[in-house]
Amino acid sequence: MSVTSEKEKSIPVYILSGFLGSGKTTLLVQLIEHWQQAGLRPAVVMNELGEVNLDGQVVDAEVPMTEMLGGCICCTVRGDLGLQLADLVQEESPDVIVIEATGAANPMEILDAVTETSLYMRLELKSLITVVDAAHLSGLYQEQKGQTFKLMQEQIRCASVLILNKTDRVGEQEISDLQQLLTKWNGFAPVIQAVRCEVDMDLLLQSGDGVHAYQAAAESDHQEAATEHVHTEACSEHGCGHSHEHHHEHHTPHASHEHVMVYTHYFNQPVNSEAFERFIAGLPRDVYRAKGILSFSDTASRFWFQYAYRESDYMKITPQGDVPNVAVFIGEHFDQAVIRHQLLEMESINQA
Ligand SMILES: Nc1nc2c(ncn2[C@@H]2O[C@H](COP(=O)(O)OP(=O)(O)OP(=O)(O)O)[C@@H](O)[C@H]2O)c(=O)[nH]1
Repeated sequence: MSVTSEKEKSIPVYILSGFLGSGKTTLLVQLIEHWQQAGLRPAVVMNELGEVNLDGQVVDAEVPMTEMLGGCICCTVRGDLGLQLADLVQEESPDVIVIEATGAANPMEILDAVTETSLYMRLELKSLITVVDAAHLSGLYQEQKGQTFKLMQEQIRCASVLILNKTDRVGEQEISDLQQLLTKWNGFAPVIQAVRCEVDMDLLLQSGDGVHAYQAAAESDHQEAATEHVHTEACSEHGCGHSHEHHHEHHTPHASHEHVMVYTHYFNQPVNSEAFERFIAGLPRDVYRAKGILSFSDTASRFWFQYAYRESDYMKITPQGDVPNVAVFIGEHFDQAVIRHQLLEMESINQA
């Protein structure tokens, strides 16, 4: 490869990975501030499973942002990533680029797409940062099964640096157990513990700046992930504990998250805030992420709400641009009709 002499001029690229709701956007906002304070011009590629870019609302409107909506960057919209990067570079000449993947993405595929693009553009993949929700991982680790657990494991294995986030939600012992677990799954990546992704940004950006480290981790991950896919499919198809001779190409990223579904609800009427909070608190466990922008019938302001792994959060917001009242629900095999029905009922009560 002939990039060595050009390396100084290449644009650094960071990939933010981590399961749905782990804290990627929280980190993104701080990274942007950090770069802006250093006089740099960052650009963002934002990928969301839903049809609306809600996370974009919390990012400084001045920051150039490419949105890849309605599909996961690692499969359905993967082919576009190279084009989006090329457009961003040509139109905005940023000093640094961050790609925030959907929480359901397998970062290996994004990594492949970025490296492919860097063959013909001056991009340099600096690191793959995976944000881990400490409480969520702890819960899943105790169960030791499920697609979500596997996906989280893949995201951790691919990382060149790990942020063990939401440590406020677990005890001291759990933190130290999780720290050990992360090191066991990925011995290459430094682990930085954090609450709300508040970390020393210089340290974060320097950590894991080792292409060798993440490549080595990623390669072993790829092999293991492929084995796991074979095994899982064999088990579910044949209902037994044996592995059958199924052959899957490496590029079957969907296998790890095709079970993830999204329901987007556009509100026609404002709803009562307390009724909505009760509804969110009572969401089925299979819905593991929800977010949206709402007008309530009993509040003057609009709200940005979030729900991630049994915790919800409401924040007053004045949206940028013309944003509808909308909520996105992401989960595994949940009944969309039930959610829709409950929301419509809330709307109609309020209309009456
Ligand atoms: N308790 C607690 N909550 C946190 C922490 N970090 C982030 N959150 C909250 O977790 C929720 C999800 O955070 P985001 O940064 O939007 O997560 P994300 O990974 O970007 O989510 P997706 O883009 O949907 O995958 C928000 O309500 C955050 O305020 C933390 O350290 N502790």
